[in-house]
Amino acid sequence: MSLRFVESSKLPTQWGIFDIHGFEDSENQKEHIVLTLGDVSTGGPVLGRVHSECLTGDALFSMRCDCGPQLQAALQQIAAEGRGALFYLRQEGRGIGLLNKIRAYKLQDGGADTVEANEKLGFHADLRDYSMCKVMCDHLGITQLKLMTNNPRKVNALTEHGIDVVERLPLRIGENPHNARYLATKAGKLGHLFDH
Ligand SMILES: Nc1nc2c(ncn2[C@@H]2O[C@H](COP(=O)(O)OP(=O)(O)OP(=O)(O)O)[C@@H](O)[C@H]2O)c(=O)[nH]1
Ligand SMILES: [Zn+2]
Repeated sequence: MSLRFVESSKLPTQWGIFDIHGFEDSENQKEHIVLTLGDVSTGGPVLGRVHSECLTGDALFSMRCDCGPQLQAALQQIAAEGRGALFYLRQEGRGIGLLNKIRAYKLQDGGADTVEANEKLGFHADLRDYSMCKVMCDHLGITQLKLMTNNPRKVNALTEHGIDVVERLPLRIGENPHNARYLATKAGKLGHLFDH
């Protein structure tokens, strides 16, 4: 694995003072981070969120998806528990990048669903890779995760990379009229479970 730890510092947020840990992938120059709160290296399973970058949802308040509310809810829940880790992976647009995601949005404006749009552009529906999480967990001393996600394929991928996901906690938040079709496609074609 070409990921290496670079540096850690404090990161005060509205939910508490987290530690931010920066990692760099020397193969593709991607910079990934983990926010941690409390002692994650001892004391049993860590409440975790593995979040893929969504500039439009995480930073620009887009209602086309549920990413922004999920990010905020995850940080809030980690703060409420007093201990946890948020992995922020720089794989925008399920791995196709920001500009291709805008191309995919344009196709969705014309009637395609999120999977069809990716395929029309010549991409697989989901190109994400979670292998870097193992290096990050090992560096931080995290051995077990209670993972906040609706995506069982993410749990399987992390497990295949040697991360012990002991529990999946649903993270159902941020539904609105603009993302109803998108969420339905995630459930129907990408295997997301929108249970409580
Ligand atoms: N290609 C593409 N990517 C999208 C689209 N909408 C959101 N994304 C990206 O999808 C990623 C988030 O994936 P989601 O499927 O929403 O959720 P997940 O991470 O699989 O599952 P959860 O853990 O339940 O949130 C981010 O990288 C977003 O940028 C879209 O229409 N097309
Ligand atoms: Zn999003």
